[in-house]
Amino acid sequence: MTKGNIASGKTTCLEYFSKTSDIEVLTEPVSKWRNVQGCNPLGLMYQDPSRWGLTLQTYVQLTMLDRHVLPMSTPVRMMERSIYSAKYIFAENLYKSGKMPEVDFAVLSEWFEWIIKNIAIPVDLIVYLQTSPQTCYERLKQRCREEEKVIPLEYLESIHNLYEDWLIHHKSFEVPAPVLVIPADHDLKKMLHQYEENREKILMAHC
Ligand SMILES: Nc1ncnc2c1ncn2[C@@H]1O[C@H](COP(=O)(O)OP(=O)(O)O)[C@@H](O)[C@H]1O
Ligand SMILES: O=c1ccn([C@H]2C[C@H](O)[C@@H](COP(=O)(O)O)O2)c(=O)[nH]1
Repeated sequence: MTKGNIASGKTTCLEYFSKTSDIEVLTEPVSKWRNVQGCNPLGLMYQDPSRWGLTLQTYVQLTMLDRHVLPMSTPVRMMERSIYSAKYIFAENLYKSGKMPEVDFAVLSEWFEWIIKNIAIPVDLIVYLQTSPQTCYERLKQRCREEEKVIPLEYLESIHNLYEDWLIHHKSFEVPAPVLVIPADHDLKKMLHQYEENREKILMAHC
């Protein structure tokens, strides 16, 4: 699983590895989060998180689970984020910042606990693209996704801190697999070089 803050470079990383044969790449289903039967839960959440946070996170949880249980068609699968980051990072952030009501968080949490107890979600390795929030803020502005124009730097700082507490400091939730940290503030050329350096570790993680 590839993890990291918003606009840290996850999709770019996965696109790079998708050129290798025998690797299946599953990017986040963001297009679904922007359009479910003509509605845009991602946009609604950014406009009014207290009202729409549960709606988005329920749908993220469903679409992530759908990806996790897809039968493997190649020896290696790389997946962008997971059901774990949806809960431990994004739902947690909404709740902790007072933007998700307690009852919404309780319902979402029970759903999540039921899923991880009853459905196998095997993970071999977590590739964490570690960036500064400032880098993500610049890349976010450059990408210019309409719904994300309202995101302030402070939001990226909160998401960053939750990732660090979880994957680096082991202060919050159980980590479901070993973590490979790749410093990701660098330019694209250096990033591609680092991906090559880590290729074996990533591709052999399932052995
Ligand atoms: N190493 C890099 N240096 C500069 N810009 C980058 C780098 N990696 C990705 N980008 C750009 O930053 C934006 C966000 O990258 P993306 O891969 O979509 O991030 P994520 O999938 O983590 O949200 C895109 O416009 C992408 O082209
Ligand atoms: O559980 C989640 C997962 C993602 N999001 C948001 C964050 C971003 O605005 C988009 C997609 O993330 P990228 O890092 O650009 O891939 O979806 C969320 O709110 N909740």
